[in-house]
Amino acid sequence: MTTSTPTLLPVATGRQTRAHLRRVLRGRAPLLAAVLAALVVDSALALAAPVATGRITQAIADDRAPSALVGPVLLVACAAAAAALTGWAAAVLLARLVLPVTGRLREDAVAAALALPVDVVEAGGTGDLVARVSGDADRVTTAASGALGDFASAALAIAATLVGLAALDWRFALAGLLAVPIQAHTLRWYLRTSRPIYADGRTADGRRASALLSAFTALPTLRALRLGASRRAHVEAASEQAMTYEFRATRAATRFYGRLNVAEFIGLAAILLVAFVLVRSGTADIGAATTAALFFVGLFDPVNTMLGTFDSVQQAGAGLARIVGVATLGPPDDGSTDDGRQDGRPDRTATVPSGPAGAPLAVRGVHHRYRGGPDVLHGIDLDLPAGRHLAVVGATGSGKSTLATLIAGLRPPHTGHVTLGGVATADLAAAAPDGRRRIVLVTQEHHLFRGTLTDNLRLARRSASAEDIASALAAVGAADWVAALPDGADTVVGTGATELTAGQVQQLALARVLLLDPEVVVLDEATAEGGSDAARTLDRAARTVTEGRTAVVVAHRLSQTATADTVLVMDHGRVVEHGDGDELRSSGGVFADLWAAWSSGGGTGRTGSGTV
Ligand SMILES: Nc1ncnc2c1ncn2[C@@H]1O[C@H](COP(=O)(O)OP(=O)(O)OP(=O)(O)O)[C@@H](O)[C@H]1O
Repeated sequence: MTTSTPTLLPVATGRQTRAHLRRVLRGRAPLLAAVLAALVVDSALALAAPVATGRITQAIADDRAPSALVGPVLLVACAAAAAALTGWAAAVLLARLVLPVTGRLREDAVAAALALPVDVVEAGGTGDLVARVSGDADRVTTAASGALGDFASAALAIAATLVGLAALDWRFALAGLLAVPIQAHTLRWYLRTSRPIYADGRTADGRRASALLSAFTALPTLRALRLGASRRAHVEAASEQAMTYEFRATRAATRFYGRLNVAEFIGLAAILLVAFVLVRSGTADIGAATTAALFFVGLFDPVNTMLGTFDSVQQAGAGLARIVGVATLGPPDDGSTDDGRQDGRPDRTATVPSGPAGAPLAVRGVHHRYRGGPDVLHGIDLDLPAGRHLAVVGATGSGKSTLATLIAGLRPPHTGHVTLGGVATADLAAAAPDGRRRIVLVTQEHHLFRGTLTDNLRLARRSASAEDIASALAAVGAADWVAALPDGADTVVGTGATELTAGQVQQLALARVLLLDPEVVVLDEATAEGGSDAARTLDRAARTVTEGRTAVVVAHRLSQTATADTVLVMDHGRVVEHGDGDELRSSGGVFADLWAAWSSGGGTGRTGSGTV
């Protein structure tokens, strides 16, 4: 078991993040303009109360009749009613802008994550990926629907207030602006200090999630080998590191707000001083001075909101860069769609190098090793013409499954090439969704998603009709047991619903292959014991699925080699025999021995265990 720290997935640069955002916002400019217009009007209306208060103060100072209060009171009432309306409109429009955009961001992140090559996910750690498509995506969604709106309306309120101060007397605006250098300096200091803290903090969160997830998934092994304590220390170290960043972020925020209070004090003192001088000299009246002071006090909230929401906006920015970082691992996005529309959606098929159909498979000088480990494949070469079937045989750990995943393009070989018609199979596999259909791998791990049996099959082809599904089920020998289920193919299967046997799930995996209709099938499935009815059914199903296609079958049961055109025998990551199955059977070599032992045992057992 390896305990090395995973190399985290990349984080997008500022330019990549902005480009991604622009793509997501494409076509939404009118809505964005409407949101801004509603926020501007809302901010301007907020100035009505200080203006009215100033007028009331002046009326009292002038000892005017109570009727002089009617105008200011009406102004406040009307402004309040209008502000309620524009505030509501801004919130509704903002939600209509933000929710689809954040939904798209999350969708893109999940789609990109699902299309990532296996080795990239393994190297980055699943926890980091989960943290990005859940924690980071949540952070972006929350900030976009809350903090971003608050930030924009606070910025506009500040601008409107400065205009209002200048309209009263330019000297008021000048006095108010005295606070700005301190605020700007404070903000610059805060951004410089907190940005790396947040970015490193999110990375530390990713490491903590990875550490937790790998500990949970390896729980039985940890218990069996009594490695719980050392693993717990690893998780604790990752948690402590994440906590350190949280402490540092809180310390920076406290100092930030302290400095802002100093700026407020200086600005307000300057306004009161100017008011005193202007009223004394008769340049301004007491009402204007009151309004100016109230304008400035009214700035405290928006300034704090704006600067304070930098927290969330920054965190969302860091999260967004991490989400877009996942997308940058996919093929380039040219903004077109499967059906040629230009709606900004990634079209992964457009960039798929497809190569000719009916193409030969070639493995050249392939060496492979898993992260930091020794070579597990040592210089594999093989050619498989289109439509031919190859069976791969060998003891447990000889490298059969590794070779199968390389051929299927789930990961690129460490050195050497695996190509279909001259195109690297890893490139075909990374290019979802249509690019994948040229090669399909059925592995030893089958997933049954909770849902109807039909839904489980439609994962392979969304457009599959009921007839397509029925014929795929019949072809893999599953028609009878499916018909016997309470609701036939509409029965809900999976955890907590109708459970299926491993063999049945395997049949469904083979039925999916038929629906995908790939050019090349790689089968590496090994659930049923040789000689059992289930094994015979699966062998038949596998033959149907591979018929008319190029096929590589990892033969966990020697019966699976019977119909292969060629057989490849592996030992410790090397090819020890390769040739026509019948010739190898009579050659007196390794495969001949395996076959003889298997035949004399009545055709039961598995090849991988060496107990044929
Ligand atoms: N994800 C992985 N990370 C690290 N090492 C791996 C990984 N998968 C396989 N290996 C190692 O690579 C070597 C070849 O394993 P592989 O699974 O390809 O053999 P196999 O012949 O398919 O075995 P089996 O018949 O048991 O499936 C083994 O030493 C195995 O421990």
